[in-house]
Amino acid sequence: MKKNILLFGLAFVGGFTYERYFPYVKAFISDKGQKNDDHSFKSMLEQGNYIQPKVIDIMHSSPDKHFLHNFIAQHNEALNVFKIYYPDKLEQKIYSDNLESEDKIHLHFVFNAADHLQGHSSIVHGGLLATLIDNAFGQLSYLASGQIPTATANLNINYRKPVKTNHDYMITAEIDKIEGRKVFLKATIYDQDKTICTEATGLFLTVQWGGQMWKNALDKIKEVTQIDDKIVKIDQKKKE
Ligand SMILES: CCCCCCCC(=O)SCCNC(=O)CCNC(=O)[C@H](O)C(C)(C)COP(=O)(O)OP(=O)(O)OC[C@H]1O[C@@H](n2cnc3c(N)ncnc32)[C@H](O)[C@@H]1OP(=O)(O)O
Repeated sequence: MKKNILLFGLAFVGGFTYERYFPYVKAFISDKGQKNDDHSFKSMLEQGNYIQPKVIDIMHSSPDKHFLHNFIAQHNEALNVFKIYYPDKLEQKIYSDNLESEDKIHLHFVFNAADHLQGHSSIVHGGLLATLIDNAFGQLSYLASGQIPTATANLNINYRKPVKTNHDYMITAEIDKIEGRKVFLKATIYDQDKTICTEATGLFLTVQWGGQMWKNALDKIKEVTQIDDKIVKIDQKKKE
């Protein structure tokens, strides 16, 4: 009888641990979020002090569902390249509760959309571009406001030139200014020749939504492993 209770207890604890931690471990060791490593902007980005924050990939492939990553980025036939580059100092904000605002905080998303994401033939659907920009703004405002979740209050997009499928593009998103709860952002999508294809501005407001969920996700990730060791640092000097 005692043995059965012990076994039941072990099964319960095991199941709880598996349920709580395993998806994060799985996401952590998975390469799905990082996709193809080669793209046209790589050498340009290697000049700067950028890192690819695995932590964001983990959060997005985590069981705390996120539609862009669960239905698009993780889909084998959707994005040929999908990589996020943060300035080194911005990553530090993930680990601190530093709430100070910082001008011109930015990030780069490099993407290459497969034909499955076309609207017109060989042209990337504008809704996808809006989604990518919205998400870049969401991540940036979340980090810039000291891990306080934000929501899109306003998003304006000018589609200047068609974005083609199976070509590399880069979204550069930056914080324009922060005024209290309001985070003003702007973004540009460039092609390989640095031609501007899309421009956007956005207003994000800090909200009380899911803050604990995001904090829990970060805490769990920190518990399962030492993130810093795993972050891929782009260090030009090492290669020289
Ligand atoms: C890392 C993960 C990335 C994920 C990114 C995903 C982003 C999203 O998809 S979020 C989902 C889509 N967005 C939404 O559903 C938001 C819906 N809107 C709302 O819930 C509310 O309007 C909300 C929360 C934005 C603002 O409401 P509330 O908190 O009551 O603020 P409110 O008092 O109305 O406004 C605060 C200030 O912002 C201003 N403001 C609010 N909305 C706007 C707007 N659209 N344009 C300009 N100013 C605005 C107000 O004028 C006010 O300014 P001030 O303080 O100077 O008087």
